[in-house]
Amino acid sequence: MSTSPTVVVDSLVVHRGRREVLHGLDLTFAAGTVTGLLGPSGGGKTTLLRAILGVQIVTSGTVTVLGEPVGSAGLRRRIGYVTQAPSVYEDLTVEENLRYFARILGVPDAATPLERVDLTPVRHQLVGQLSGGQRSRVGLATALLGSPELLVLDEPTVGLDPVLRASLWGLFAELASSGVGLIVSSHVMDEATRCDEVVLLREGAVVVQSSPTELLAQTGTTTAEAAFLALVGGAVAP
Ligand SMILES: Nc1ncnc2c1ncn2[C@@H]1O[C@H](COP(=O)(O)OP(=O)(O)OP(=O)(O)O)[C@@H](O)[C@H]1O
Repeated sequence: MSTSPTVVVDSLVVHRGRREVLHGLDLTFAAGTVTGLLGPSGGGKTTLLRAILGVQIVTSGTVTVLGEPVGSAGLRRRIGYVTQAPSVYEDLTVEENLRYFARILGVPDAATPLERVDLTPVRHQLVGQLSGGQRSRVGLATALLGSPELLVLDEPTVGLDPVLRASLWGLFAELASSGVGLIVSSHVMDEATRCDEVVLLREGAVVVQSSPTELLAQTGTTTAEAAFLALVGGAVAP
Protein backbone atom coordinates (compact mmCIF):
# COMPACT_ATOMS: atom_id res chain seq x y z
CA MET A 1 0.00 0.00 0.00
CA SER A 2 1.35 3.40 -1.00
CA THR A 3 1.51 6.10 1.62
CA SER A 4 2.10 9.10 -0.65
CA PRO A 5 -0.50 11.79 -0.02
CA THR A 6 -3.42 12.24 -2.40
CA VAL A 7 -4.40 15.58 -0.92
CA VAL A 8 -2.50 18.14 1.14
CA VAL A 9 -4.52 20.97 2.63
CA ASP A 10 -2.42 23.82 4.01
CA SER A 11 -3.82 26.69 6.12
CA LEU A 12 -7.09 26.61 4.20
CA VAL A 13 -9.50 29.47 4.90
CA VAL A 14 -12.85 29.65 3.08
CA HIS A 15 -15.66 32.17 3.30
CA ARG A 16 -19.18 31.40 2.13
CA GLY A 17 -21.21 34.54 1.89
CA ARG A 18 -19.67 36.84 4.49
CA ARG A 19 -18.97 34.10 7.00
CA GLU A 20 -15.65 32.34 7.43
CA VAL A 21 -16.65 28.66 7.37
CA LEU A 22 -13.21 26.96 7.28
CA HIS A 23 -10.73 28.48 9.69
CA GLY A 24 -7.24 27.53 8.51
CA LEU A 25 -7.31 23.74 8.01
CA ASP A 26 -4.15 21.63 7.77
CA LEU A 27 -4.77 18.07 6.61
CA THR A 28 -3.09 15.27 4.68
CA PHE A 29 -4.97 12.42 3.00
CA ALA A 30 -3.11 9.23 2.08
CA ALA A 31 -3.32 7.00 -1.01
CA GLY A 32 -4.67 3.48 -0.59
CA THR A 33 -6.65 4.65 2.40
CA VAL A 34 -10.30 5.27 3.24
CA THR A 35 -10.48 8.54 5.15
CA GLY A 36 -13.79 9.38 6.77
CA LEU A 37 -14.67 13.04 6.93
CA LEU A 38 -17.07 13.16 9.81
CA GLY A 39 -18.83 15.75 11.87
CA PRO A 40 -22.10 17.44 12.61
CA SER A 41 -24.17 19.10 9.92
CA GLY A 42 -22.84 22.51 8.98
CA GLY A 43 -19.31 21.69 10.18
CA GLY A 44 -17.81 22.30 6.75
CA LYS A 45 -17.50 18.82 5.22
CA THR A 46 -19.07 19.69 1.88
CA THR A 47 -17.12 22.95 1.70
CA LEU A 48 -13.85 21.06 2.24
CA LEU A 49 -14.82 18.49 -0.42
CA ARG A 50 -15.62 21.35 -2.83
CA ALA A 51 -12.18 22.84 -2.14
CA ILE A 52 -10.54 19.47 -2.87
CA LEU A 53 -12.49 19.21 -6.13
CA GLY A 54 -11.40 22.71 -7.14
CA VAL A 55 -14.90 24.21 -7.32
CA GLN A 56 -14.72 26.30 -4.15
CA ILE A 57 -13.27 29.81 -4.11
CA VAL A 58 -10.75 29.86 -1.28
CA THR A 59 -9.82 32.92 0.75
CA SER A 60 -6.27 31.79 1.57
CA GLY A 61 -4.15 28.69 1.92
CA THR A 62 -3.54 25.95 -0.63
CA VAL A 63 -4.91 22.57 -1.65
CA THR A 64 -2.61 20.20 -3.55
CA VAL A 65 -4.19 17.15 -5.17
CA LEU A 66 -2.10 14.25 -6.54
CA GLY A 67 0.90 16.58 -6.54
CA GLU A 68 -0.78 19.35 -8.56
CA PRO A 69 -2.43 22.60 -7.48
CA VAL A 70 -6.15 22.05 -7.15
CA GLY A 71 -8.12 23.01 -10.25
CA SER A 72 -5.36 21.95 -12.69
CA ALA A 73 -6.90 20.69 -15.93
CA GLY A 74 -4.83 17.50 -15.74
CA LEU A 75 -6.59 16.50 -12.51
CA ARG A 76 -10.07 16.21 -13.95
CA ARG A 77 -9.83 12.55 -14.94
CA ARG A 78 -7.69 11.57 -11.99
CA ILE A 79 -10.47 12.36 -9.49
CA GLY A 80 -13.83 10.61 -9.25
CA TYR A 81 -16.65 12.40 -7.46
CA VAL A 82 -20.06 11.24 -6.28
CA THR A 83 -22.40 13.94 -5.01
CA GLN A 84 -25.10 13.44 -2.41
CA ALA A 85 -27.60 13.03 -5.26
CA PRO A 86 -25.73 10.99 -7.91
CA SER A 87 -26.53 12.30 -11.35
CA VAL A 88 -27.43 9.23 -13.34
CA TYR A 89 -30.32 8.85 -15.74
CA GLU A 90 -33.24 6.82 -14.41
CA ASP A 91 -34.72 6.17 -17.85
CA LEU A 92 -31.50 4.60 -19.16
CA THR A 93 -30.19 1.17 -18.27
CA VAL A 94 -27.16 0.80 -16.03
CA GLU A 95 -24.96 0.01 -19.02
CA GLU A 96 -26.35 2.88 -21.12
CA ASN A 97 -25.55 5.31 -18.30
CA LEU A 98 -22.00 4.03 -18.08
CA ARG A 99 -21.49 4.15 -21.85
CA TYR A 100 -22.89 7.69 -21.98
CA PHE A 101 -20.56 9.02 -19.26
CA ALA A 102 -17.64 7.05 -20.71
CA ARG A 103 -18.15 8.82 -24.05
CA ILE A 104 -18.23 12.23 -22.36
CA LEU A 105 -14.98 11.44 -20.55
CA GLY A 106 -13.40 9.90 -23.63
CA VAL A 107 -12.83 6.63 -21.79
CA PRO A 108 -13.14 3.43 -23.85
CA ASP A 109 -13.96 0.93 -21.10
CA ALA A 110 -17.38 1.17 -19.45
CA ALA A 111 -17.52 -2.50 -18.41
CA THR A 112 -14.75 -2.66 -15.79
CA PRO A 113 -16.33 -0.09 -13.42
CA LEU A 114 -19.56 -2.12 -13.49
CA GLU A 115 -17.66 -5.25 -12.55
CA ARG A 116 -15.83 -3.44 -9.78
CA VAL A 117 -19.10 -2.41 -8.12
CA ASP A 118 -20.74 -5.78 -8.81
CA LEU A 119 -23.47 -4.46 -11.12
CA THR A 120 -22.76 -6.61 -14.17
CA PRO A 121 -25.79 -8.87 -13.49
CA VAL A 122 -28.20 -5.88 -13.62
CA ARG A 123 -26.51 -4.00 -16.45
CA HIS A 124 -29.59 -4.20 -18.70
CA GLN A 125 -32.04 -2.90 -16.08
CA LEU A 126 -33.33 0.67 -16.02
CA VAL A 127 -31.69 2.66 -13.20
CA GLY A 128 -35.17 3.82 -12.12
CA GLN A 129 -36.04 0.22 -11.29
CA LEU A 130 -33.03 -0.53 -9.12
CA SER A 131 -32.86 -0.65 -5.32
CA GLY A 132 -31.34 2.30 -3.44
CA GLY A 133 -28.10 0.43 -2.86
CA GLN A 134 -27.76 -0.59 -6.51
CA ARG A 135 -28.47 2.98 -7.59
CA SER A 136 -25.70 4.28 -5.30
CA ARG A 137 -23.34 1.83 -6.93
CA VAL A 138 -24.24 3.13 -10.40
CA GLY A 139 -23.10 6.58 -9.22
CA LEU A 140 -19.94 5.01 -7.89
CA ALA A 141 -19.34 3.15 -11.17
CA THR A 142 -19.56 6.40 -13.15
CA ALA A 143 -17.01 7.92 -10.76
CA LEU A 144 -14.70 4.96 -11.44
CA LEU A 145 -14.64 5.56 -15.21
CA GLY A 146 -11.14 6.58 -16.17
CA SER A 147 -9.64 4.72 -13.16
CA PRO A 148 -9.30 7.72 -10.82
CA GLU A 149 -6.54 7.79 -8.22
CA LEU A 150 -8.74 9.73 -5.82
CA LEU A 151 -12.43 9.15 -5.11
CA VAL A 152 -14.43 11.80 -3.28
CA LEU A 153 -17.79 10.61 -1.98
CA ASP A 154 -20.20 13.01 -0.30
CA GLU A 155 -22.42 11.12 2.17
CA PRO A 156 -22.65 7.99 -0.02
CA THR A 157 -24.44 5.90 2.58
CA VAL A 158 -27.27 8.29 3.46
CA GLY A 159 -30.67 6.59 3.37
CA LEU A 160 -29.27 3.07 2.98
CA ASP A 161 -30.10 0.24 5.34
CA PRO A 162 -27.34 -1.25 7.52
CA VAL A 163 -26.74 -4.23 5.21
CA LEU A 164 -26.30 -2.05 2.14
CA ARG A 165 -24.12 0.36 4.10
CA ALA A 166 -21.87 -2.48 5.18
CA SER A 167 -21.57 -3.72 1.61
CA LEU A 168 -20.65 -0.23 0.33
CA TRP A 169 -18.00 0.18 3.03
CA GLY A 170 -16.64 -3.23 2.00
CA LEU A 171 -16.41 -1.97 -1.55
CA PHE A 172 -14.59 1.20 -0.42
CA ALA A 173 -12.04 -0.96 1.41
CA GLU A 174 -11.50 -3.06 -1.73
CA LEU A 175 -10.94 0.05 -3.84
CA ALA A 176 -8.48 1.39 -1.28
CA SER A 177 -6.57 -1.88 -1.31
CA SER A 178 -6.15 -1.44 -5.08
CA GLY A 179 -4.34 1.86 -4.31
CA VAL A 180 -7.18 4.38 -4.74
CA GLY A 181 -7.43 7.11 -2.08
CA LEU A 182 -10.98 7.58 -0.84
CA ILE A 183 -12.40 10.53 1.04
CA VAL A 184 -15.86 9.69 2.32
CA SER A 185 -18.01 12.17 4.20
CA SER A 186 -20.67 11.09 6.66
CA HIS A 187 -22.52 12.55 9.60
CA VAL A 188 -23.01 9.07 11.08
CA MET A 189 -20.23 8.97 13.66
CA ASP A 190 -20.19 5.21 13.99
CA GLU A 191 -19.13 4.88 10.35
CA ALA A 192 -15.74 6.05 11.67
CA THR A 193 -14.92 2.48 12.63
CA ARG A 194 -15.16 1.48 8.95
CA CYS A 195 -12.39 3.91 7.94
CA ASP A 196 -8.61 3.58 8.03
CA GLU A 197 -8.33 7.21 9.08
CA VAL A 198 -10.83 9.65 10.53
CA VAL A 199 -11.03 13.43 10.30
CA LEU A 200 -13.55 15.09 12.59
CA LEU A 201 -14.59 18.51 11.43
CA ARG A 202 -16.66 20.73 13.67
CA GLU A 203 -17.57 24.37 13.13
CA GLY A 204 -14.97 24.73 10.39
CA ALA A 205 -12.03 23.36 12.39
CA VAL A 206 -10.34 19.95 12.65
CA VAL A 207 -11.04 18.41 16.05
CA VAL A 208 -8.95 15.30 15.37
CA GLN A 209 -7.28 13.28 12.60
CA SER A 210 -6.32 9.75 13.59
CA SER A 211 -7.07 6.07 13.08
CA PRO A 212 -10.31 4.85 14.68
CA THR A 213 -8.30 2.67 17.08
CA GLU A 214 -6.20 5.63 18.23
CA LEU A 215 -9.37 7.68 18.55
CA LEU A 216 -10.91 5.20 20.98
CA ALA A 217 -7.66 4.71 22.89
CA GLN A 218 -7.05 8.45 23.17
CA THR A 219 -10.53 9.11 24.56
CA GLY A 220 -10.89 5.91 26.61
CA THR A 221 -14.19 5.16 24.91
CA THR A 222 -15.61 2.13 23.12
CA THR A 223 -17.65 3.74 20.35
CA ALA A 224 -16.83 6.46 17.85
CA GLU A 225 -19.89 8.40 18.92
CA ALA A 226 -18.70 8.44 22.56
CA ALA A 227 -15.18 9.39 21.42
CA PHE A 228 -16.46 12.38 19.50
CA LEU A 229 -18.63 13.50 22.40
CA ALA A 230 -15.63 13.19 24.72
CA LEU A 231 -13.47 15.25 22.35
CA VAL A 232 -16.08 17.89 21.70
CA GLY A 233 -16.99 18.08 25.39
CA GLY A 234 -13.29 18.39 26.23
CA ALA A 235 -12.90 21.15 23.68
CA VAL A 236 -15.57 23.34 25.22
CA ALA A 237 -14.92 22.55 28.89
CA PRO A 238 -13.36 25.38 30.95
N1 LIG B 1 -23.97 28.71 -0.46
C1 LIG B 1 -23.70 29.08 0.79
N2 LIG B 1 -23.70 30.40 1.15
C2 LIG B 1 -23.40 30.77 2.41
N3 LIG B 1 -23.11 29.90 3.38
C3 LIG B 1 -23.11 28.60 3.09
C4 LIG B 1 -23.40 28.10 1.78
N4 LIG B 1 -23.33 26.76 1.81
C5 LIG B 1 -22.99 26.41 3.06
N5 LIG B 1 -22.86 27.51 3.84
C6 LIG B 1 -22.48 27.52 5.26
O1 LIG B 1 -21.18 26.99 5.37
C7 LIG B 1 -21.06 26.20 6.56
C8 LIG B 1 -20.50 24.84 6.20
O2 LIG B 1 -21.45 24.15 5.38
P1 LIG B 1 -21.16 22.73 4.74
O3 LIG B 1 -22.28 22.44 3.80
O4 LIG B 1 -19.78 22.70 4.24
O5 LIG B 1 -21.28 21.78 6.02
P2 LIG B 1 -21.46 20.21 6.09
O6 LIG B 1 -20.61 19.75 7.23
O7 LIG B 1 -21.21 19.61 4.76
O8 LIG B 1 -22.98 20.04 6.45
P3 LIG B 1 -24.02 18.89 5.94
O9 LIG B 1 -23.61 17.63 6.61
O10 LIG B 1 -25.32 19.44 6.45
O11 LIG B 1 -23.95 18.86 4.44
C9 LIG B 1 -22.45 26.16 7.19
O12 LIG B 1 -22.46 27.08 8.25
C10 LIG B 1 -23.36 26.60 6.08
O13 LIG B 1 -24.46 27.31 6.62
